[in-house]
Amino acid sequence: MAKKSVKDVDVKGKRVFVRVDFNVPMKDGQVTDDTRIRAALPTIQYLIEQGAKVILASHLGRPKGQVVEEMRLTAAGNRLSELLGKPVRKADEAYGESVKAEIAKMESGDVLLLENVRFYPGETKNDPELAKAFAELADLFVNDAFGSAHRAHASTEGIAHYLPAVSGFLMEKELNVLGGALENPKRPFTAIIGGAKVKDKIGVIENLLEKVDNLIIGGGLAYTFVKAQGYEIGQSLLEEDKIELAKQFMEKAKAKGVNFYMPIDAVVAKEFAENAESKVVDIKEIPADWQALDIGPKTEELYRDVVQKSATVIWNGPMGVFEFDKFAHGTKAVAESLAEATDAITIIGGGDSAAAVEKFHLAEKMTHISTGGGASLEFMEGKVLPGVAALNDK
Ligand SMILES: Nc1ncnc2c1ncn2[C@@H]1O[C@H](COP(=O)(O)OP(=O)(O)O)[C@@H](O)[C@H]1O
Ligand SMILES: O=C(OP(=O)(O)O)[C@H](O)COP(=O)(O)O
Repeated sequence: MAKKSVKDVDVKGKRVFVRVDFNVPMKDGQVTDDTRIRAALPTIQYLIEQGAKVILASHLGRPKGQVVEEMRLTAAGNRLSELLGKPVRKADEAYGESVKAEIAKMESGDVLLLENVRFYPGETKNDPELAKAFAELADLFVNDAFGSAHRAHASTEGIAHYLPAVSGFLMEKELNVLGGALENPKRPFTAIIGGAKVKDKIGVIENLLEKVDNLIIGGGLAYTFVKAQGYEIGQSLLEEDKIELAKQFMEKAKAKGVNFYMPIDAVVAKEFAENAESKVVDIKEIPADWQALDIGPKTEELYRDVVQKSATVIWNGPMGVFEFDKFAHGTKAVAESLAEATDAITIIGGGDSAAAVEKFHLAEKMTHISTGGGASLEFMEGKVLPGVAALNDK
């Protein structure tokens, strides 16, 4: 059922607890990628304009319930202040008397960023006492942390039981775009699944086989499928215990009339290394002591062809070891084919595929790049995200 959004409630003069996902990459105390902070701006700016008192909460990293100095949210707050062009106060705690005192001083339109909610053991345990302590700070809960929506934690799920709870604009957009594609796709609908392991993508493949017209696989996980077809894969990634499952997936695709595509050639390497000796081979001819680290040029062409004929494309997981330039070509080619498909809806699940699209400077060519890796994966598996389920229905 559709969830209420921040537009469905009155926020003027209210104290609003906004859960954002400012779990951003950091280096030497600085934010190195502010994508997630920028993605939260529409909700924050709206609340400021509407005259709310904006209380922001996030986690950063996995501090395991204690204070870790490098995981304070100070740098994220500074970056947010720059982006908003106004001061952002930063609290040293995430609840309690000192925070209440800070909030009491707030005027309409002020912004306060709480300290890392994972500095408290109750956060990841979804402790009701902590959830109540968060709820005591505010009149309304807004969840805009799509990237953390698969976590049932005190600041994502628990708090929603003690306050009116609605989604923010980022959360709403992520659910609309991903949900729209999965439930009511423009067809042909194509999913491209890559990455390292079959194990991590079982749920996604299972769910997508019910929905797509074309399923394309690449990356390390593809070679278990190649092996399942009876070909030798040399030293390529193999999950022996998933060969049967791979066979079942291929049979299911056939039975459902889903076109199933896997690599027809590969770039193989002598070793797993940045500058390893490499060559292109037919998929049936991977030499015994070599390993496939990328899809080959014929596969790139095949996949581009499928993408060109698609009206909706969802992509999760790289096609090869894209961290090594030598084996990034297949991932780049897939990113480019999506970028060229200007009439199609193109959606990038977060994680490595999002990183790859950024790396190749193709981000603005995509319809949507999810800010959640794990969250978009679970959503694509058809799972209910606890941070969403807890929000008020429309
Ligand atoms: N052919 C391959 N052999 C080994 N590793 C691969 C191969 N193709 C991709 N990978 C690796 O898979 C990793 C990404 O996998 P995964 O975490 O499952 O993807 P995502 O984060 O997109 O869900 C990358 O680090 C990449 O180097
Ligand atoms: O960065 C996140 O996950 P993601 O890398 O899967 O997108 C989220 O902030 C969730 O963090 P968590 O996996 O520590 O709960």
